[in-house]
Amino acid sequence: MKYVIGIDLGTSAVKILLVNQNGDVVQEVSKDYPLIQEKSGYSEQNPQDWVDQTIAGLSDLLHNFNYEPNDIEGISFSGQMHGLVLLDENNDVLRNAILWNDTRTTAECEEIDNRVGRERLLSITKNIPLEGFTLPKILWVKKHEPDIFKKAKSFVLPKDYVRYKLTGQIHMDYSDAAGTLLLDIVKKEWSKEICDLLDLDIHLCPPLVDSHAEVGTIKPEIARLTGLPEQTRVFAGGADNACGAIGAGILSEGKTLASIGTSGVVLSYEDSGEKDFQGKVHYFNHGAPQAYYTMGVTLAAGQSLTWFKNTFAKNKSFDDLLKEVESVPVGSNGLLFTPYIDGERTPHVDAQIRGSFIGLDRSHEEKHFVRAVLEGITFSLHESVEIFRENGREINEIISIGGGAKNEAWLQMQADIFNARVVKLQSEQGPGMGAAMLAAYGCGWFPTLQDCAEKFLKVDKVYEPIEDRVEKYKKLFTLYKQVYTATKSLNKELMDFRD
Ligand SMILES: Nc1ncnc2c1ncn2[C@@H]1O[C@H](COP(=O)(O)OP(=O)(O)O)[C@@H](O)[C@H]1O
Ligand SMILES: O=C(CO)[C@@H](O)[C@H](O)COP(=O)(O)O
Repeated sequence: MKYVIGIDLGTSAVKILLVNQNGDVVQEVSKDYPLIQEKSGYSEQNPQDWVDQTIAGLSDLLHNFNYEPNDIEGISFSGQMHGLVLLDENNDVLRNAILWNDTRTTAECEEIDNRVGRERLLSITKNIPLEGFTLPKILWVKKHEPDIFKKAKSFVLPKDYVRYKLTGQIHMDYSDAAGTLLLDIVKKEWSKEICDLLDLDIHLCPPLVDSHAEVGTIKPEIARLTGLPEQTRVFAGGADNACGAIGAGILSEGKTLASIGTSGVVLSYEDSGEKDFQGKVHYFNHGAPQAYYTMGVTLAAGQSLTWFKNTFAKNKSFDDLLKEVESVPVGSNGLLFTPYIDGERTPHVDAQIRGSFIGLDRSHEEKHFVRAVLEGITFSLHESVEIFRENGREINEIISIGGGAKNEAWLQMQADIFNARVVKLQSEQGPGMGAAMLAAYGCGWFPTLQDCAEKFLKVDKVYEPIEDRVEKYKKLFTLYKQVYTATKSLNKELMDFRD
């Protein structure tokens, strides 16, 4: 039997899947690392933590692998998107990575709008400037840390840096490059026009490759540390949402996924890059050749639950914290939560908004808060589902992936709030599975990714919407949507009191 490895460099942890030729996940390792959030709106990570934990995870995996390591034919990557890793002339990291959920760059987004022009930017990149994207982060470092910026010779995204440390080769794939706001997504080339208008040297941008492109093998010192054979073939990989789409079988028109990781995503396949969504949803290159996807993003989905757990129930596991959710009725006994703890992206592009619990009552216990948090996160994702439906997309079925898909009650809640059939696959690790599938396809195991999906992806359980819950959630959703407008100006004024 032959194997491939999919490495998903998430925001909370690196998750490594060992997958055999039947698509069975034979081993799974997860190693976490901290977020560095020194100020409200700031979010960074130390790239060395990603590398150390990936090496530690691979080493654990190989240690428990009872067969011939040479049977592991290929490796590929999935990674949290947009994070800026600035490198000097020796490819050493110049500062902590500034992540996708860091919203310090509102002024830089305005600068991009002013200097490039919203219409021109949309026609080249298909996206509007958002604080989370890479380009505003580059401009922020240029303005606020000029001494560091002077030393910068290139930039990469998180999984590109880890792949560089494993192979010694620097590349970026189209699906991740699309999230920088510097890529012409239809021509699949860096935009010299955008670089020139913003006084950026285009040579900062790394060489571009397809997600399934073979980009090297494992360096001898990494082979020694992990136990991987030096000849293991390495394939570029893709953005975590592009890989999640592959790993959930979102490989043809009409297919939709919901992902609840640190962020939350509702994503839909597009067969062309020429449609016009006016930036209401993100529009990026897929990890599958010649394909695209659109998506709406909730900045703090799983992150809101993690925040709640760390703040109020530190010693409980997620399973313990969520075990009473089913005993609380729809609507959490009149408690509404909005998950804006890091600001928001879809449908409200707003770095200043913050979360709320509305309707606090003395009867509320921990379990009501927990259900309200899950409902609020799911309502936020439903705002993206609604945008897709308003734009004519029929959504009757949604594949659910990410850490949130580990919980049955939350999966049923998704079906009831989205008013769609929700499908759980055997592995909820969509991005890691997508990365493994890119390696399997790259190794030539299958003629297309679609063929690979047919063999690898297996349905575990289907959740049908329950009618009376659907009706209750429709009413609650109209209330949920009012909270943003009602709390917007309050949150703006509260900015002065935040660290
Ligand atoms: N047992 C569980 N039940 C429900 N949600 C969970 C569970 N375990 C983790 N989560 C949620 O999943 C999130 C992590 O999901 P994951 O897909 O691994 O994220 P990332 O790729 O961003 O690192 C956490 O923020 C947490 O809220
Ligand atoms: O910013 C985005 C997408 O635009 C996020 O979806 C990141 O890609 C992080 O993903 P997770 O760690 O939550 O999977």
